[in-house]
Amino acid sequence: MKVETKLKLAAACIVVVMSAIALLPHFVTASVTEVMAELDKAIAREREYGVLLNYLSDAEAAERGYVITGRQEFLEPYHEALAALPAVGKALGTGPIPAAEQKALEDIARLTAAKTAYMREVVRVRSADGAEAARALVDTGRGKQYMDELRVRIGAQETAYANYRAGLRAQLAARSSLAANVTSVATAIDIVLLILAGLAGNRVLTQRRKAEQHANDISRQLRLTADIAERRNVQLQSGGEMLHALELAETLEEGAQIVALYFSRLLPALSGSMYLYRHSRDILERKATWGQAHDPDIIEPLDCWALRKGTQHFTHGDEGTLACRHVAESGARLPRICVPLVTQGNVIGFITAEGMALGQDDSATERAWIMQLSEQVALALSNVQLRASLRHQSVIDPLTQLYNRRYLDETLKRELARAVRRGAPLAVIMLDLDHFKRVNDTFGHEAGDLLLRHVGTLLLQSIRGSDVACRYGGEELILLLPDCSLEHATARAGRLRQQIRALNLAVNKDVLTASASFGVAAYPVHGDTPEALLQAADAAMYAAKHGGRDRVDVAPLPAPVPVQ
Ligand SMILES: Nc1nc2c(ncn2[C@@H]2O[C@H](COP(=O)(O)OP(=O)(O)OP(=O)(O)O)[C@@H](O)[C@H]2O)c(=O)[nH]1
Repeated sequence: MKVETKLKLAAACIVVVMSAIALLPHFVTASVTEVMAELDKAIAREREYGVLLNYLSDAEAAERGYVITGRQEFLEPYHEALAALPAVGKALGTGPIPAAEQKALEDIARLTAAKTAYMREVVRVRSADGAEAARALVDTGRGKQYMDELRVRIGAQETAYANYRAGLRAQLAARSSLAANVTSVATAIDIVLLILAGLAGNRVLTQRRKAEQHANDISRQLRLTADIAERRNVQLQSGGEMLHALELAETLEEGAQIVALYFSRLLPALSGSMYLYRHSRDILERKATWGQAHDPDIIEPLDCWALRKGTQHFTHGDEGTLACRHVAESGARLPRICVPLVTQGNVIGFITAEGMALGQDDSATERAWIMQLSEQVALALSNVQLRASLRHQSVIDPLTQLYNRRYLDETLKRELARAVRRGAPLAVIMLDLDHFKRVNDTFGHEAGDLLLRHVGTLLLQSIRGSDVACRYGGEELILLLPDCSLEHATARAGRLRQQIRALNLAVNKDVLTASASFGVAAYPVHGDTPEALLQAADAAMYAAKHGGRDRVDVAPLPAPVPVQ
């Protein structure tokens, strides 16, 4: 049976028992009233019998007094008694009378009638015939006989009624006691039922509380699952965005910036860094950092257990765990994971992250997510590297490592547009090695290549980060100098000329020296198109050749356009 059904049953029982207890006084009162009425009736009848006997005794005493004295006043009680007796007899004869009493009552009535008739006879004789005659009648003993028989019969009735009364009183006491006992038992049952109902109610409440708790737990779990799904969704979306951005990245630096940006979104609770091997592969440089990480800029491959093992390395941050040497003191006690960035069996670096949750599920999910991301990042970065290398090859002259003509054409156009937009100067230095044919012819083609390589290196070492050095063709080189005025460019060309002049290259047992002729032009002085600038610089360079070589010539100012 269900607890709630039991509870309802107990409640119904309580109502029934309490109603019974409420009705009990009514039944007890009715029963007691009934016994009391019976008792009153018995008392009344007992009294009637007593009254009858008293009247008869009074009448008899008065009759005897009159017989002895002859005085009429002695007869007053006699007359009173005789006048009252019919009423008493009538009272005794009315109402439902038990058969045994009925019989006794008839005998008493008969004897009463005989006694009163005898007394009347005695009074009449005394009054008419005198005392002697009356005494003779009395002496017959009939009167005494009637009276004795009446006393016996009336006394028997009185005794019967006295016994009956005692029985009724005992009955009354028994009923009261029964009522009290029944009330006590009912109250006890009531209390037991109340306790049971209380216990059942308590159980129902406990069960209900448990059910509520369970429902709350399930709802919390569902919310948690929904949150995780939502977070996972956002993560997947952001992860997809990151990979897309990495596909478009042109350089590793740009790729690293993208990784730092998206890792801070994808793993907001964590801090970390991404390290990539240098070309030399002897050290790794920190290329990206997110969160509160305080990782060193440079580390050695043996500083990281993930790089040593070739697989992920996770530590709880407890003492005694195998911590990597690159972990800063401040982060040593945090849980940390290092994951190598591997692509096509080649390790290009690693990602390190700290501060993950240590709850079993969360931690495992987070670590799996970091490993998945690292795998994707490794592949994407290797593609960036590949693209950068291809791009490099397509714009870099392999002999001198200077940009090629194609790159110069693109860059000159772009830089000129920028200079025009910003109102800043842009200078072009064109230089051509002097008598280069002779170098080839005298020292061989390899010597000519060697000289070109050295001049290329010299150019790369002497320019600023924003400058562009190109091999325009053969032994003809160009420097593009944004934000550089004609004067400064001329001075730079002069210094370069001296540096080339100072070259001493050992070729076999000979020493190879070189010189170059420079032509300088600049925006806005010599024009605002790439063609105009290049032509002006070229013209100046030829002027330097014709002027004796190993010199710097500035392009002449263009002739003013005649005003029409
Ligand atoms: N070794 C080598 N020689 C090259 C290369 N490119 C062009 N040359 C040579 O450079 C020489 C250029 O000679 P020219 O144009 O006559 O000029 P020059 O000998 O430098 O004389 P001026 O420019 O008048 O001083 C040619 O012999 C080309 O073959 C190269 O990549 N390597």
